[in-house]
Amino acid sequence: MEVEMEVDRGFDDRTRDFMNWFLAQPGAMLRSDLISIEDLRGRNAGRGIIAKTDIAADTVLFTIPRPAIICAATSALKDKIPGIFDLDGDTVSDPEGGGDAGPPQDSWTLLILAMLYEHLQGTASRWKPYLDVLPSSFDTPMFWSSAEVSELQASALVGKIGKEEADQMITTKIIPVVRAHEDVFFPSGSQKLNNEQLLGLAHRMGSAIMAYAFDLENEDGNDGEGEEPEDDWVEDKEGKTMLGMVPMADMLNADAEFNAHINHGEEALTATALRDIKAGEEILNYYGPLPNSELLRRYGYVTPKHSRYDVVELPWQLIEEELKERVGADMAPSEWEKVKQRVRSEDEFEEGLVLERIGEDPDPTGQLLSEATFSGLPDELGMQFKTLIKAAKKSGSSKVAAELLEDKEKRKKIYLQVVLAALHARERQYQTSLEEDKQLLMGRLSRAQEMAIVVRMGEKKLLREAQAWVREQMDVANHPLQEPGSQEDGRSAKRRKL
Ligand SMILES: C[S@@+](CC[C@H](N)C(=O)[O-])C[C@H]1O[C@@H](n2cnc3c(N)ncnc32)[C@H](O)[C@@H]1O
Repeated sequence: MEVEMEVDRGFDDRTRDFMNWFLAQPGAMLRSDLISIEDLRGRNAGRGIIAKTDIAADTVLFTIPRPAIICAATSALKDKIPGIFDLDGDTVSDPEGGGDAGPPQDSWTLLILAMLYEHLQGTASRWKPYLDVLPSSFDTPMFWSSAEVSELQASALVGKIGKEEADQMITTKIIPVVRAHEDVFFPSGSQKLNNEQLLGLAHRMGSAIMAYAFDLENEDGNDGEGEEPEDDWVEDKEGKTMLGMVPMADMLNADAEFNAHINHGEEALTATALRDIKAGEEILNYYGPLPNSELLRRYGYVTPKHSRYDVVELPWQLIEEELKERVGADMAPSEWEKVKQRVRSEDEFEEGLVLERIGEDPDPTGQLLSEATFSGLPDELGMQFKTLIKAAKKSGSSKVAAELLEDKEKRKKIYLQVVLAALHARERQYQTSLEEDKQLLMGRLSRAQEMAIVVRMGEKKLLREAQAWVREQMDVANHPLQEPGSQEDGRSAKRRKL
């Protein structure tokens, strides 16, 4: 992330200015005897916080007084154009500052506006030294070239990047407010930005919020979940939660195993060590059980530990194609079409079935004690399969379907065959094989290429694990006396819902 090391000579100066600024905030505390902000650009991690000495569990590492947070409640923008900050009204975002015109604002757009405002105030902003340590460029796919995006191959991430939606949100909700209040946003004597410049700046602020902001109403529930905003940044969070930029808390990097937690107190937020931390170790926060694809989309990085949460979508269409041969072979095309539509018209119908592993959550000290394993197909897949067989039988022209409905064992075998074939077809949607990707990863790559390969490899690995699991189930189905596999291992009820 951020600018190249050679041209960024002010990096350490900015870290120092930020630290001095932070310590000058009334009520702020930082154990500089225990921790320091370090330059981790050598491992593509920007700034991070490192233990200078051994730290005991439960030690409070730093405290951020709430007034130091940038949010709708603290930004001076609220007093200058109060109309747009009234989220209780139904139509609150009159760009002129009153009345009821314009699309409503939400916590994302309000924070983007507040950040834009603070940024444009330059040295007059009371957060200037903090704003100076936020990145000006991002590694998220939103900023990738189309060639880089194509490296994601068949990953569902390609459809979730959301560049156009973000452009649309900025154009309809951000720029009109700035234009209606140019005297507020642009200090006298400063150059007014044109719409293209504003669009770029709003993208930058939105991406900083996506990767840095905390959900301030997610009071400490000791649930180990990250405090980071969970939604796509163009999505309305119903205006109910307050997002905020929390200086210092957001200097913590994060991983699927972590050793610190941010507690949300009434007056201040505190960072606490979850366990003993050794000198030299990085202090890490937690963003939640995110697959690498999602970590990349929101934060612009991937880690080996997050791959346990990788997911892959199996399009229902691939199952339909396999079923056509096995169940719909003797049906007229129009009849088969009706059968397919019957399944698709179900309320609960899912176009993409999410495959994932099952594993324990991190323990209360932030550690993962066991591997996550693939141990079952989504229930919805089995249900949709059965609905289709029933519909095919009802059409009266599929002998196979009628037979399958009578014979549970045979139905299960066909189900497994169909799923296995669909899993292979899904794997073929990626242009390179897992083995080729392993080779590619050893060559010279850009950061975007490397991260894209990690994402697509993670999905291919999961597909292979799912294939192996299905094969095991086929063996069991073909040799009924054999011990059943891990299908009903008691953990399926814990399967994460995405
Ligand atoms: C809340 S900030 C953490 C501080 C950040 N490193 C900085 O320099 O400002 C989140 C961003 O840090 C980076 N990051 C966080 N955890 C990371 C990790 N484990 N490895 C690499 N980069 C990480 C990502 O760029 C992410 O968008």
